[in-house]
Amino acid sequence: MRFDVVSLFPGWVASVADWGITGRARDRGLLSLHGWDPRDYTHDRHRTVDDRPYGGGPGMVMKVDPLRQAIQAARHADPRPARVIYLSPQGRPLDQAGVQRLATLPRVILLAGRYEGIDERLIQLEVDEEWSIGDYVLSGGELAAMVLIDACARLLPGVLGDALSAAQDSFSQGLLDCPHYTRPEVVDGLAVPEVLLSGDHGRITGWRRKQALGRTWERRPDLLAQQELSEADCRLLEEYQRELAD
Ligand SMILES: Nc1nonc1C(=O)N[C@@H]1CC[C@H](O)C1
Repeated sequence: MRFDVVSLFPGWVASVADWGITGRARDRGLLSLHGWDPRDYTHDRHRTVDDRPYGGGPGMVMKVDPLRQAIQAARHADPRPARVIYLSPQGRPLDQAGVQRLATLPRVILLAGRYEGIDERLIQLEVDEEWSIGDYVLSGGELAAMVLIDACARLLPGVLGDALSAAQDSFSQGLLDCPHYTRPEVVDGLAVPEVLLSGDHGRITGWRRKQALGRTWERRPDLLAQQELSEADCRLLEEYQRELAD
């Protein structure tokens, strides 16, 4: 999967592919990352990319033309069609379902804004999708772009292999993940749940599902409300709730 990122700090976003899973994915040719700096598409001495907002108010707004030229340069750098994605608080909240869809695309062009944002006409003319990584305001869209790249990269075939299927089971079904444990068995008197030491994979799977259902019920009832629970799930959740009440 190819990512082109339009940003005033292209090297910063590119660094996401210098480490860990995303670094390994790039080294193995499973993803590529290309930065485009709008300042390279300015023609004045100050390399101006922003200006004061019409209507007054604080801060600056990113101008259409440098961004548009950077996007066009990114489009033409690869013959495949590209979806242009703008990261902003006004976008659709990014979730695993959205990431799963984006990770199927051959390439995306990510637009990372700065200042108060970008001229609305650039969105109308060039942007296909607007996504948000959360209801808070960052100083720039670069971190949001890196979050999206990371979340997509780990879904690419060959990046995580079988570890992905385990890691994705719960959340890809809209539930929070179950708790995880590793050696040693006891930490400050806190023991690993005995079921995980039992070697009984049926019991372990059931326990993990119950924990995922229970934690989602406790922490994100909004997510649970979106799920169609099977009878078995309902029984597991009731068991979790009884155990909690005991
Ligand atoms: N939340 C978010 N999810 O994606 N992007 C953001 C975000 O806060 N962007 C900043 C807003 C003003 C500045 O231009 C960049």
